[in-house]
Amino acid sequence: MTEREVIIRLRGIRNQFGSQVVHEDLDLDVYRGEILGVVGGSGTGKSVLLRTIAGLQKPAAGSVDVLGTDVLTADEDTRQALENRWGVMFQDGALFSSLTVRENVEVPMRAIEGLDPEIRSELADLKISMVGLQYLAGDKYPSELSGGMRKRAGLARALALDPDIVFLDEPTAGLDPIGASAFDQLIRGLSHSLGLTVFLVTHDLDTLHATCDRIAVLAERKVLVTGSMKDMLKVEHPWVHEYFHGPRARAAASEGSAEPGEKGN
Ligand SMILES: Nc1ncnc2c1ncn2[C@@H]1O[C@H](COP(=O)(O)OP(=O)(O)OP(=O)(O)O)[C@@H](O)[C@H]1O
Repeated sequence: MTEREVIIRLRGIRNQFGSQVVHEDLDLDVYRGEILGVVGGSGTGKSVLLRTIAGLQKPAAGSVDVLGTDVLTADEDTRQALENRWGVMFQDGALFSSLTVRENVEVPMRAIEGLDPEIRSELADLKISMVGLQYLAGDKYPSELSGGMRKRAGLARALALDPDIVFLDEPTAGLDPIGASAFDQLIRGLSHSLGLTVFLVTHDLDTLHATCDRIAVLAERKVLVTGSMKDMLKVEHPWVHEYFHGPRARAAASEGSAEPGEKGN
């Protein structure tokens, strides 16, 4: 079997706010093309971990390697080039309220020198249709959209520069079950068709079942365990056991297909 490419490699990460140590000696590998779901109790540092990889939070110790570049020691130009190879979607889509959806999606594209504004606008419309929004949605302002549509618009913006990696923070939070399920399918479809690597922070067990190839559990300040859904069911740690064997887990397991989670290791 061919060796899988590690696209994100974290070693010895320590994140600390004052005397509060959030991560200590944290290691994680993310493979190219996979959808990794990151779970953990509230306050275990899932969002801080996402921010650390995306260069928005400087760890007190450790190394962050993304696409073969050391994020923490890279010079400004290298970092900028690297940042163009990933997209981030925050919980509420984090759109600029004074810009239309199309203009929001165009924001990252403005970094491309010499790109004709008309082509930029057409490219934005392409991204908007890729995330399942109607063509006319491009003319709307974020306040005119539903929560689910705002998330899709945020995803379109994250995809603006054809990234290798997308970071999604709680993509289904606040969506009704049908909207959440549609969003799960969208993420899985895009990952497959574009070969995207997806780093996804979630509390949503349905998303883990329907979307993720592999799961990483944050507990005790580090990545306690990684593996498939099947692997998670065997973990004895109290939080992991409660999370994956609780009533909500049982409901999600019977609703969702076990297939995606079984592919991890
Ligand atoms: N900028 C900051 N300054 C101080 N403390 C912070 C900062 N960012 C995060 N923290 C703290 O770090 C801890 C981890 O936060 P984080 O938001 O990553 O948790 P989480 O696992 O994503 O939680 P949740 O599931 O509730 O969203 C929390 O205790 C939080 O208060």
